[in-house]
Order: sequence, then structure tokens, then C-alpha cells
Amino acid sequence: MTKSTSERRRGPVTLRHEAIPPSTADQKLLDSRARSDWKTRDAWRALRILSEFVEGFETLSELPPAVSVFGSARFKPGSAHYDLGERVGAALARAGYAVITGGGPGVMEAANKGASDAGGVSVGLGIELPFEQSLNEWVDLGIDFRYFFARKTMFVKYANGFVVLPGGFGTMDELFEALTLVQTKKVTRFPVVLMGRAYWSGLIEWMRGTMAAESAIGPNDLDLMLITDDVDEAVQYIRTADSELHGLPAEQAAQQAAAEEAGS
Ligand SMILES: C/C(=C\CNc1ncnc2c1ncn2[C@@H]1O[C@H](COP(=O)(O)O)[C@@H](O)[C@H]1O)CO
Repeated sequence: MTKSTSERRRGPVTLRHEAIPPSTADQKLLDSRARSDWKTRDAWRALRILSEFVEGFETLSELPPAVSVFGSARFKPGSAHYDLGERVGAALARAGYAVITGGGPGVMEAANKGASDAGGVSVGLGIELPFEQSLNEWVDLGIDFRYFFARKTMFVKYANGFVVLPGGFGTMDELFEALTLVQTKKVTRFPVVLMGRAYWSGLIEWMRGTMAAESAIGPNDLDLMLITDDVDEAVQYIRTADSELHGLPAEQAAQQAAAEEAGS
């Protein structure tokens, strides 16, 4: 009888079967209640955290311009949301962008598949989870992180924009982190595209009718993101923001993109 293939990678270390610990590095860092532990253990942790930043910076700094795509780990191939993810990944790749996802299943896999099939650079930034998981098969360049916050830095630092597809808590966290960074001007001219109008309509309605109405956000804060179902519009929005950042007026950028699209 063959042994089961349960496996966990922790940095350069591979753990299998009984060697897999019941908790993750994030859990140990955030969940620790034993004060006596903190001094020595957290000092070592700081070095491991630093090494994740170094690994990420070294690996990703050579990427072409990239877009981070977020979405549910749970939608299956054949679903409308998976299909949207695949089309977005492909369109971004055709526009010359590397596609960065969380490297997991569902919509992340769809975007990686679209990018890879279209001949683009398909990147997955995986995260250690308490259950077995490996990067999806469409990731061509992958890094496994132990710490969520180190991984999140990479999604922002190496992307020229975010596309957020239908998803759950993880996706919401990524959407609102992006919007907070733009709102507080921690990142400038950073396009955020929310795709799947019907899926997000209740949330958008609530943001408009409650958040904005009660002044918890500014009157123009909902304009910090483009909400669309149109893949071409999403890509064009990112390209225009990109060109503006690099000094081209919006109109000229749109003309240039249209000319390139016609020639492709
Ligand atoms: C639930 C299952 C696997 C989870 N695997 C993940 N792998 C990589 N990244 C993930 C995973 N789960 C969440 N993320 C991150 O959050 C976003 C999706 O979260 P949601 O709650 O599913 O919307 C995604 O963009 C990732 O960055 C078993 O199938």
C-alpha cells in the first residue's frame, strides 16, 4: 500500500505525514499566550520573517509589470466566476502584465490558468495553511509564505493594480486593504477593479447607502475603484492608470492601447 502524500513546506523544509505540525507559523506568532516564550522565540521569528521579505524581493523584483488578482478559493472550474477569472488572467497576460495570485484553487487557479495559457507570466504567492495545499498547477513562478503580512506586501509592491473577483473573507480582506492603502495615499494612482457586479451589488449598495451616507467614507471614496463586468474595460483602466503614472496623458494612453490591441 502506498503512503498518503500529505506534505507541508516551511521555507526550505518539507514536512510529511507525522512530521506535519498541527499549527502554522502565523498561528504560532499571533496565537501565542505564553509570555515567557516571547523573548527568544520571537527574536528568531523576526529573522524568519525578514527572510521571507528577502526571498520575495529577490524573486519578484525581476517581474515585468504585474497585476494582482484576488478571488475565492472555492469556485470550481465550469462556474461563471471561474470563467471570469480565466478571462481576466488571459486578457492581462495579452496586455503584457504578469498575473500574481494567491496560488490557491478556485478563482486564483483560473487567473493563473488564463495567464499561463495566454503565454504570460503566471505567479502564485502561496500561504502555509493548517491543511494540506500546494500551489495550483498553472503557477509558473511560485513562492510559499509562512506569514500573511509578508505575502501581502508582495501583492502590493510588485503590482501596478488589483483586480478583485467574487470571493469570501480572504478576498474582502484584500479588497479593503487595497482601498485603505489608496484612500490613505500609502499607494498613489493604484487602480483597483472590482469585478462581478451582481455578486458585489449588496455590498456596494451598503457602502453607498450606509458607509458613505453616514460619512464613514468620503463622498468620492467609492470612485477609488472601478466596478465592472467587462474584462477589456478592466484591463484598459489599469493600462490608463499605468500610463498616467509614467507620464502619458490618459487620452494618448487609451489611443496607444487601442492601437496595440488592433495590432495584436
Ligand atoms: C479553502 C481552500 C483553500 C484555501 N487556499 C488558499 N490558498 C491561497 N490563498 C488563499 C487561500 N484561501 C484564501 N486565500 C487568499 O484569500 C483570497 C481568497 O479567500 P476567500 O475567502 O476564498 O475569498 C485569495 O485571493 C488568497 O490570496 C480549500 O479549497
